[in-house]
Amino acid sequence: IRETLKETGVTPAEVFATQYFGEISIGTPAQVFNVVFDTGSANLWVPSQSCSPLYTACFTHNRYDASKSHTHIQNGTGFSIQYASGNVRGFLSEDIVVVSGIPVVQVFAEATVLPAIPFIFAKFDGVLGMGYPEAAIDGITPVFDRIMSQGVLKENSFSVYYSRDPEHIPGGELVLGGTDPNYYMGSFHYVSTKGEGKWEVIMKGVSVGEETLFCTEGCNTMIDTGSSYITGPASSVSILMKMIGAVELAEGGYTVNCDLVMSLPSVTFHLGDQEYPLTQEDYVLWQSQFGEDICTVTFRELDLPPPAGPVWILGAKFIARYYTVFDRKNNRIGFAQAV
Ligand SMILES: COCCCC[C@@](O)(c1ccccc1-c1ccccc1)[C@@H]1CCCN(C(=O)[C@H]2C[C@@H](N)[C@@H](O)C2)C1
Repeated sequence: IRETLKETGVTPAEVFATQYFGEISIGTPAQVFNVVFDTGSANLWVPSQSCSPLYTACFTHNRYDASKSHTHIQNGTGFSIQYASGNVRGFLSEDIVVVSGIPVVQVFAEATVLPAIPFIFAKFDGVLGMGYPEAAIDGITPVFDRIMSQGVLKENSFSVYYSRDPEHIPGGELVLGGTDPNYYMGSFHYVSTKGEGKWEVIMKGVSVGEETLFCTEGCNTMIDTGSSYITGPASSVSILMKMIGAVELAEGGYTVNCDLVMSLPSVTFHLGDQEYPLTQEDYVLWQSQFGEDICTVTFRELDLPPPAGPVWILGAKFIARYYTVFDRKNNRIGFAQAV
């Protein structure tokens, strides 16, 4: 069951980075929304009709109108979800949610407080968490769990393809219940999740060129479809950036001299029994702005406080190179070469 993902433009800071999202509908008659399918969270929320239009981010996005859906079930419990960028608040409602043609009766949040930063930059309306039930706020059963319990999927897994070349190839594809051989080559190699109800694994090392410099003792790593970039502890990423000659920009983020890009080393992530290199083509964003070339490096420093951190986050840039299957049946994540 396929969901074609769309994707939008790229500029330096993460909020302008590549955003991947797909369409769902809620209610009868169907109200359509674009959502990020996010393995880093486990709740569904969309902007609410009762969000004050004074919230620009609500005003500029599709809003769910309970009064217009005759399958809406009232709930009203308060809801708040915390992201790295701030939190989204609202209240719970229940209605029919359709993902890739599969209808489920789903408890979700109607957002009534949506911070302008970053959501005025969102090309999507809301977020559909693809995380484990253990990570769900208010113990709400996540959408994918409701779909699995219908017994309609061949496999209890989902796969993500993110296009590396958005200008020429569609943004991506989410497959519920299997993989799409059109988008990967070769075989899958698997890494077990840490078994704490997160799409998180133990990475065995991070190398720059031939040298394994970081995470030599093993480190927590999240495979996150809802992040654009690759983030790591500031102590490691700052050294990594110095090694490739990247300089930090004012608004956050790193750039390199475009003339040097071709000589940059690969950065390799050691997961399970495989090494996953990203070449400079994978991790440098080459753009021309106002006639001059800007080469942005898609690594970011992110220090999350314990227990969540220290953590590396492999986001869209990694998934675009390595087609990823999230296997709930075997609690493992599989990677294959993306087309
Ligand atoms: C690949 O597509 C990425 C989608 C964009 C994500 C994002 O770039 C974004 C950009 C513009 C407007 C809103 C949001 C955004 C903000 C919050 C939730 C979902 C999307 C996020 C910016 C802040 C850091 N970041 C996360 O913490 C993300 C990490 C992830 N796991 C989420 O839980 C929050 C990514």
